[in-house]
Amino acid sequence: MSLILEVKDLVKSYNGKEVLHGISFQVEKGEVFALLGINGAGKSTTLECLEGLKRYESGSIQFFNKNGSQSKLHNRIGIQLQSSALPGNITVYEAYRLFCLANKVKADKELLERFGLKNLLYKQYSSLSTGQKRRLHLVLALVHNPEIVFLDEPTAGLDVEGQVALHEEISKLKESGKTILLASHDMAEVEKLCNRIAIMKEGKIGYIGSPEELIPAFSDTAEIALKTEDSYELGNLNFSKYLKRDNGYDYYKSSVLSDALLELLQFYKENNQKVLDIKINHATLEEKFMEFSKEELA
Ligand SMILES: Nc1ncnc2c1ncn2[C@@H]1O[C@H](COP(=O)(O)OP(=O)(O)OP(=O)(O)O)[C@@H](O)[C@H]1O
Repeated sequence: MSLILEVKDLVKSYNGKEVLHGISFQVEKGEVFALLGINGAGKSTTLECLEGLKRYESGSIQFFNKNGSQSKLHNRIGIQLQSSALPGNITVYEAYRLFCLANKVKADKELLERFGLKNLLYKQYSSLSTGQKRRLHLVLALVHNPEIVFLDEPTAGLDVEGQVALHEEISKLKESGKTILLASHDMAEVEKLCNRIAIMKEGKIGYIGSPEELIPAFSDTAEIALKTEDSYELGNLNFSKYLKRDNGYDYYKSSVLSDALLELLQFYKENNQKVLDIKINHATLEEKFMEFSKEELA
């Protein structure tokens, strides 16, 4: 793999208020890279700086060619538009032809067919469903066959069926070797689609890595529930913390599961408490992401 984008110490303010506080990351050619974060984390601002649509105060953004030399953006990127970007009375085919003309490419309808829009050619933009609009925006971003595609919350507002359909299209783009940068606040979406994820909060990157790398980083705690006949709260535990009793179970939290289990079972045995059942719940990546988003960043 070769480096296609390098962002170093990106700082951006709006009206004197800094909203990106030194963002740094790299993207390899062919990767699907996600900026993940809750509303206001700085995802769109970062993407817009990369797209050349917004100025930034300091730091650097560099795109690289196949041979590793620096290159201008020029025709290399495709940007998925926001939903308000097209006039309501333009038809699908008119919009497509307009974008082909602007990019000096032939309007051969192949892309429209590939994204299931061929039977909607003469439908006005305002009468398209959200999913159809998103697909059209994706097609318009792809007319000039860009190397890098920017998608800002590509499936926001879509129903499950629409999300699945768009995920399939994004996966096809990935297979065709395109580099994709997307902003999302949907943990499940990025886990499914992306090679690497940068988790943003308050204009900083908190974690960066592949989903496989991030899962252990996030899922370091587990909840242990032990079913007993009587409530029996254990104090002074070395490897877990008592949380609550609920529905016949004592709940504990631990980040060292095997040690905690051994210690708990030993204590229950020593105190003649019969353990009737054991349940272990690992927090999902999504739960941990939400937890992280609420924590203070250093
Ligand atoms: N044009 C603007 N003028 C002033 N402040 C802005 C502007 N655009 C964004 N902001 C502020 O910058 C911060 C980052 O916003 P940004 O839209 O980049 O976040 P985001 O992670 O993309 O959020 P969302 O998921 O809601 O789109 C927020 O505090 C936001 O209020």
